[in-house]
Amino acid sequence: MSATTAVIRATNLTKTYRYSEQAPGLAGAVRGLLRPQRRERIAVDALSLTVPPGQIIGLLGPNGAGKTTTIKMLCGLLRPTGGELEVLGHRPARRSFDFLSRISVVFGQKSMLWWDVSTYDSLLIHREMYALTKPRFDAAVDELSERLDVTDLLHVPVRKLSLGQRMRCELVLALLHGPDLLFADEPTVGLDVVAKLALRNFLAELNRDHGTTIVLTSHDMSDVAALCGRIALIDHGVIGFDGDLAELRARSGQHADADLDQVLAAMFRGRS
Ligand SMILES: Nc1ncnc2c1ncn2[C@@H]1O[C@H](COP(=O)(O)OP(=O)(O)OP(=O)(O)O)[C@@H](O)[C@H]1O
Repeated sequence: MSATTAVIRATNLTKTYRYSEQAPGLAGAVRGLLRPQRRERIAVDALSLTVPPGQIIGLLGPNGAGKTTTIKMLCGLLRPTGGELEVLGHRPARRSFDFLSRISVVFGQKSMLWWDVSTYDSLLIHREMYALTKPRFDAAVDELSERLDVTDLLHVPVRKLSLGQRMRCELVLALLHGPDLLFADEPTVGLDVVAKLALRNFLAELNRDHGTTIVLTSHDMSDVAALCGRIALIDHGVIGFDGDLAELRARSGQHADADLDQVLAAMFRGRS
């Protein structure tokens, strides 16, 4: 695969957070203000990753492994401290209009919809943001709301929706502009098994019918097993494994029927 065809090409991608630490209590707070204790934490450590178009890749790792930091750099929310990064031929941190028009992010734990108004009102705002023509906007709303079964929910204030209903509306909003690359950060968190399956099927169809590349982070191993042909395990800011589920099982030393939870627990056992 040539470098230009990759959707994501990261080489030695690094992020070091600089922060100041403060001792407990009022005295500590005052001392922290006068003489701050500077600290550094390497959250992502020379990570290299190439993702071709149309792939669904699962980014897995224990808490604090560096997944969110990686995703924030990939979508341009954080500027890398070092390394090379190209996403859809762009440097994400520049946040060009073309780049932002071709990516999207959906968070299971954070709503992108306006709480007190209807989903449709949020969609109208996104229509302006992405400069979509009326025919393109109408066609996207029709297709997405039908596929996600939210046609009757679009005009209901978001605060009145159940979590499962809201997540489906979040996806309509996230996909309105037809991105080539979707970052889905824990999209099924808190959903019941029916809602989870519906969302999972939708993501699989989106990938199959539109060729959308999907980067999924999830602690729900059944999502990953069902959707991701490729799994990258991040720990301490580096990729320790990159392959498919069968290879991961073999590497973990677990038996062939072991579920992904058991496999990952074996891989991360003993980490500090
Ligand atoms: N703004 C920040 N300042 C300092 N350190 C940070 C900051 N954000 C994250 N970190 C640290 O960077 C490391 C990686 O954090 P990150 O949130 O990327 O992990 P994660 O894999 O997404 O974890 P989780 O699964 O718990 O969401 C952690 O040690 C975290 O404490």
